[in-house]
Amino acid sequence: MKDILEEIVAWKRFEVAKYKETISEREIHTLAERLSDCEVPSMKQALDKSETGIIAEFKRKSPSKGWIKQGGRASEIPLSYQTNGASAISILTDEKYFGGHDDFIREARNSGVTIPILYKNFIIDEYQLFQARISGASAVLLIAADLRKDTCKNLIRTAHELRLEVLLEMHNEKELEYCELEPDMCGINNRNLGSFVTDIQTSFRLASLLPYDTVKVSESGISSAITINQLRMAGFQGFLIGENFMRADNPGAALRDFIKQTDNMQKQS
Ligand SMILES: O=C(O)c1ccccc1NCC(=O)[C@H](O)[C@H](O)COP(=O)(O)O
Repeated sequence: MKDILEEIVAWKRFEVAKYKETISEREIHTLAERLSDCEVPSMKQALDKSETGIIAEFKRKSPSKGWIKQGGRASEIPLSYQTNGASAISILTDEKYFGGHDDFIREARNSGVTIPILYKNFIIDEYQLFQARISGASAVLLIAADLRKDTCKNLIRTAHELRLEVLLEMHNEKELEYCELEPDMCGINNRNLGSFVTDIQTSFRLASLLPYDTVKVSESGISSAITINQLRMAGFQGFLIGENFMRADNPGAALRDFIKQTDNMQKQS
């Protein structure tokens, strides 16, 4: 039986082919060229110098949980994340499985979001990098589990040509060999995308095996201030959190309270 990642990747191949019928590759290249002077803030730098390191995610739906916040607005929640102390924002743009859209990045930018935005999707074709660029993202997620190494290398090169940074997501020891492709940031996903099981120990186990000088991001299943402080001690500078904030009535306020708790905990230790 296919796992969810295989299913999503198969869908992406179909979806990208459809997009290319609407906006051709040549047209999307031209659109991106027009933006070549348009600066976007660096996510790597933001995490490197930030005190909180929190990448707050705009995630309305997921394969493991179904709808989390169906009516959540991209013109409101990302800005409230910025106001309440996020270092960067992740926006899920996949429509079918996560209820997202590329326009959510545009809506967030139009609402006043100036901090880095991560284009969160399942990228398997360079066309999607152009989609990310023209939507206003600073960085893209690439997932080692769904890319051959040579494909991943080419995608990183094209992303850099488009002045997009790359957060490369890995989940086990074997995938760490992708670190030699020198992404801008290395992510450890605590969620097994095949089984949906989330285990923070994945980050602790793999932390010391990541390159010393890379910006390290722990992803998924984070819901407590204690965990953030422990991950920080293990060498992580970024913490990607979605469901924990999106489930709250007011995601921005939930982020603010969470940051207060991590600050208090740090003062006590
Ligand atoms: O969240 C899922 O169910 C999921 C299933 C299959 C592939 C990816 C999935 N999530 C993408 C993510 O990486 C998370 O949205 C992100 O790390 C935040 O996780 P969380 O804080 O647990 O919402």
